[in-house]
Amino acid sequence: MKTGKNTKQMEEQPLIVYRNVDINQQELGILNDVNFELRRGEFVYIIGKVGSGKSTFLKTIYGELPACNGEPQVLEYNMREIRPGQIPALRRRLGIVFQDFQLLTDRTVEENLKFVLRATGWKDRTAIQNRIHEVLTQVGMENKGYKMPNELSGGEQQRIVIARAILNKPEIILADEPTGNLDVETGRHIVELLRDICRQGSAIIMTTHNLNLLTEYPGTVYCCKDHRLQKDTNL
Ligand SMILES: Nc1ncnc2c1ncn2[C@@H]1O[C@H](COP(=O)(O)OP(=O)(O)OP(=O)(O)O)[C@@H](O)[C@H]1O
Repeated sequence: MKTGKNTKQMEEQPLIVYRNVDINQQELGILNDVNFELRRGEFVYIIGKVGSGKSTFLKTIYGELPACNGEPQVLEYNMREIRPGQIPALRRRLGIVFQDFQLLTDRTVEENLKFVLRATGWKDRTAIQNRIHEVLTQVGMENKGYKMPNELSGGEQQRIVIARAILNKPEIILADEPTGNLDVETGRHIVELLRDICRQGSAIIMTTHNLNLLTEYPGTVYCCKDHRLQKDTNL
């Protein structure tokens, strides 16, 4: 019985906890005294003006940028003490949907996905094929595996980027403006896809400038403003 209780406690443990964390870019303070929590199954929006620190905040979560002071905890990693050698293991548990992580343009969709699986330790060819088929089906792109990225529309490419992010069933997905370059309707479909993925067990943090999404698809909202990351309870 004790084991059951411990498992439950672990499940209830937040995936990310930041307490009084400061975040700088090249020694310039971007966000001060950040307090943030992400729980299992949660869908979190980060909003705020251009240059207010949304992407910078996400970068500290996947170890691209150091977090200073306070207690930045991501899964079981303290992000102030994490060693460079531990970052690949952390990133294998995150799905990253960022402008900086585009598809490789010299290979097909399927080869893009295979590349990530191989790089993260998958060896069995049938298991690789099956997983690729599963994620492509999940994002509604099961017939596009043979295409080169430049043969896809912006919305289709974004679906493949999401398929790539979910290959290893990450506990957390970080999506930096995933609807940024898309028309309103395609953007909605991308958010619906992320919400499906959220319901299946990954917590999601997504930055956006599209405030209509917050009412159409409610979630927890944090706002970057005046060097603070504030939980927005008015929405
Ligand atoms: N690599 C960098 N080196 C130095 N400063 C940077 C770097 N990247 C971002 N900054 C600065 O950090 C601040 C926050 O930028 P960030 O990209 O996090 O904003 P954002 O809220 O994501 O903006 P946007 O809505 O345009 O994506 C800005 O003032 C920006 O100039």
